[in-house]
Amino acid sequence: MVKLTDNYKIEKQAFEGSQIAVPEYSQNAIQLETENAPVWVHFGGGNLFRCFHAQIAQDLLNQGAMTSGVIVAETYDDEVINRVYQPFNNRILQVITKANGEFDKTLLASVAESYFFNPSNQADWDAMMAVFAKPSLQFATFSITEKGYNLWQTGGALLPMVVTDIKNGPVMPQNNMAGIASLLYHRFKNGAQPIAMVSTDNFSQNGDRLKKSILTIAKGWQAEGLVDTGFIDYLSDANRVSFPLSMIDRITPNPAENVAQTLQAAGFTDTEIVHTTKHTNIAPFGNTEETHYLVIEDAFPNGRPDLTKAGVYLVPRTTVNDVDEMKVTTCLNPLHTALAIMGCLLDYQSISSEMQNEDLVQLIKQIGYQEGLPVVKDPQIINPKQFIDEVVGVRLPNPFIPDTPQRIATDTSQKMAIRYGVTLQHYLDNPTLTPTELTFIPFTIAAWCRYLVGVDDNGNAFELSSDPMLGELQPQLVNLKLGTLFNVHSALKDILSNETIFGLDLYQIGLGDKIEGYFVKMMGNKGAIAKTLHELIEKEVN
Ligand SMILES: NC(=O)c1ccc[n+]([C@@H]2O[C@H](COP(=O)([O-])OP(=O)(O)OC[C@H]3O[C@@H](n4cnc5c(N)ncnc54)[C@H](O)[C@@H]3O)[C@@H](O)[C@H]2O)c1
Ligand SMILES: O=P(O)(O)OC[C@@H](O)[C@@H](O)[C@H](O)[C@H](O)CO
Repeated sequence: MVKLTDNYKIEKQAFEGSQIAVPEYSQNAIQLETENAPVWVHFGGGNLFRCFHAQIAQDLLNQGAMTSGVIVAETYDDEVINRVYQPFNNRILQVITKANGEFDKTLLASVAESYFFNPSNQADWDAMMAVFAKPSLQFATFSITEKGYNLWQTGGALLPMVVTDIKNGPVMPQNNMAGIASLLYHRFKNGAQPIAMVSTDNFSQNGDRLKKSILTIAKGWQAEGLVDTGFIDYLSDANRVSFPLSMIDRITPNPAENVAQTLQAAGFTDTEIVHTTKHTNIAPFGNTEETHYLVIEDAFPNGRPDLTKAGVYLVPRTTVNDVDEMKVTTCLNPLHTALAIMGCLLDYQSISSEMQNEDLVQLIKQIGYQEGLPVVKDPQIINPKQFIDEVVGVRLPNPFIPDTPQRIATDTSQKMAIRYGVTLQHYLDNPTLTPTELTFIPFTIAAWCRYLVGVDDNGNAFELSSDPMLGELQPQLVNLKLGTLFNVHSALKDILSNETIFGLDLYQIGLGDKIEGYFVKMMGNKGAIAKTLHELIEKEVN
């Protein structure tokens, strides 16, 4: 039997016996080097980081293209650090679940240190400040979910916590973005060395969003007389602090029980899956798919390791923007979100089993090929049609990717504008097109409203995935009863006109009535959702 903390240099054969590849470097050596000369910090040590960024770092360390490891900083969930990083010497077992059923297993030891960077933890706070004062630090990456960047309430006012943080200044603010701004202020005060701040979350112009949030806090501090203008100049100068755009793609489900069992059978013991009180599902191992893309704008003012040696594309800003819009707004995530919503409503427990349902396959093909592709720009480095072909034909149907509609349905309110709003805007901007000619995107928006009712297509109540806006959105819908008359406009008007959710007012662009109509049909008796979709496909496609 092997466990994560075993000495992989001495016990190499035992790891080989469990078919686990091990690092070619010494973790002790990289930990020492990281202490002296940190290069890479990652914020948000969740499953994507554990399966993707940590492997990139390992590839670079194995090749000698980098000599110090990654420092992981959690701003949000202390249990992630206390339960899956620290007890396992920051190591990870990466499991790639291939379409042929084989599992590729690799011990990753590329994380040198992990901290809970939060004002409730003075020691880790100070440690991160010391890291940000080091001239050697070249870049920080982020995978903190879409909501991790948000500073605003619906309606546009700053969140109360952010208002307080702005009044109180850079000393241990509560909000996550204010904490990052505070680290940058510390770097500014300690020599103002350059740095790249790289968001790798799933939304278009992710670097711009990070920059906007950081600058909003910093300018608030400046207005209060708490920081000087030099700090704003530092943050605004891309030669000193850059906020590159990125596109990241690797389907990385929450750790799955069946993968844990397979690992145990292969002689690996650290398989307990942790469900934290803050809803992170995480384990000493992570499961991910084989396909992966990471494309980053090549803007690193303090230098960088040769990330291309680990397969990262480093390209100009416009190319990243195009490739990201291609993936996040057209060719993958809108399809995923549609399957998430429909899967919860039709009581599916896996994405691959949804891909056995012809109507659901048709739904995502229509959203991708027919409604999205005509308005997406070809990014040149990845062909959009081939990308969708691979998503629909190979990736989503892979039964060994243990992905669930319930995971993907998390935080849907935060994703609507990105997944569908951008395409709707393209239809508005193009004089030869109009949003009212669309069918399956409005259907999916109606299905999301139907999802918020909290009752599935069999008439059974189900638990909605966590979402910061549920409290605001559900009250208008939870009292509706299937198969009864109700005033659809008063039920949906606040949601469909909410520009914070969709990026535009769906009534103003002529889609409100259509969405209300689909919603009414789906509020019929048992089976109405599947029937509405089937009839639409019969009418529009077949
Ligand atoms: N998992 C994937 O398939 C995948 C693929 C591409 C991109 N992404 C991007 O990565 C993000 C994270 O995915 P994951 O699989 O690591 O999720 P995860 O649930 O495993 O981890 C989420 C991470 O974000 C942190 N977090 C959650 N809410 C936060 C908040 N309000 N403020 C700060 N930090 C917060 C958590 O503590 C944790 O570190 C996604 O939201 C998406 O933007 C994920
Ligand atoms: O990660 P999210 O929450 O933005 O979206 C859920 C999934 O669509 C997403 O995680 C995909 O698996 C990923 O974007 C694939 O690269």
